[in-house]
Amino acid sequence: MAVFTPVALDEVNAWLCQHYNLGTATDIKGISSGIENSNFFLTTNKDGQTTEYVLTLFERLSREQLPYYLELMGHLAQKGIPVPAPARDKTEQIIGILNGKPATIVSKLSGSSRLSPNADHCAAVGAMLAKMHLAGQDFKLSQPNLRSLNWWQATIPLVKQHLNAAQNSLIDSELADQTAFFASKDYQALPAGPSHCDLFRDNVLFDSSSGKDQLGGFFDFYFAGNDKWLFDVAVTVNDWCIDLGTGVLDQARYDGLVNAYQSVRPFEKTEIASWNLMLRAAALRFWVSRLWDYYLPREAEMLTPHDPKHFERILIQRRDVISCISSV
Ligand SMILES: Nc1ncnc2c1ncn2[C@@H]1O[C@H](COP(=O)(O)OP(=O)(O)O)[C@@H](O)[C@H]1O
Ligand SMILES: N[C@@H](CCOP(=O)(O)O)C(=O)O
Repeated sequence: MAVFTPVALDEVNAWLCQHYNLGTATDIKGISSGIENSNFFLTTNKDGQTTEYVLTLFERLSREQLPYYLELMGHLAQKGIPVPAPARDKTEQIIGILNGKPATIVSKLSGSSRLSPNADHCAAVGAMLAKMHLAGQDFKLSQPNLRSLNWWQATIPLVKQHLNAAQNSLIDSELADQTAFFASKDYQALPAGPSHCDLFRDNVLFDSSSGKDQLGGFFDFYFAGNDKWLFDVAVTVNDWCIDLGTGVLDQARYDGLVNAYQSVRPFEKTEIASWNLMLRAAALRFWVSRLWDYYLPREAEMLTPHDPKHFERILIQRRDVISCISSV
């Protein structure tokens, strides 16, 4: 992780007591995975009942940007999509300030990540992603994906000095192709709405307490934004359906995810035509952010930057091998 801003039990207790009706904090533990925010498992006791929450202190996002993510989680949770529901304080606010940082408390989902998923896990994720897209259609707030084309255009010049000649040529060429893609009529026509934009294996939980692996929920909505739904699918496929060593797509997991998604929301013709460029866009997005995190790191108590090379490999794969999706 990342615990960028430490929080002690007495600090959180004073804060809870002043602002929330959640009882007393009995335990707080820093979470060592995650690279964006400071996260803690928080245990409370209210009238003898113990409840577990996740406390997040936001390190990069401003207080103004947060209502979109938190209200979206609340909206989706209300519609039956398994995502963390934000707790409201005594004055119905979902954001407070703790140790100088914007902070929120959300419900803790059950289960654990499946870091070596099979086709059934991918199918469960694909179907729920499509349901989530449909459930988000009537969400009233709107905020763009802040890590889209404008951000790539602003960030690539900051990391280029660290790249070799071949990498520089690849990143320039892909940025030019993506700039043209974003300006195209096909791109403009793609269906869009609230999207998670970071639905990696480590942002989904599965619960096996019933004896069978069941989707526990999606979390970490802090890269969410209104974007093309196809971008969300491409981000998800580029992580869930690949061989992590090579970046090559695994056909069974790929079919599992894409077919299950389409069983809920079939792709439109423009989406089918845009698929390969969107897989490349999704690879570029994470290559750039990983380069940025790697070469311009922040202070943290525990921080392991993700390997940028991984998404460079995936981008090269998607440029070399054209992947198709068909209509159902
Ligand atoms: N609502 C939640 N329910 C259960 N576990 C959670 C929840 N939110 C976060 N976590 C745990 O915290 C870890 C870090 O959270 P994450 O949102 O990925 O951090 P970051 O935003 O810093 O990348 C996750 O891997 C997961 O184990
Ligand atoms: N999923 C991204 C990094 C974002 O970190 P997360 O822990 O908030 O998902 C990547 O793998 O580069």
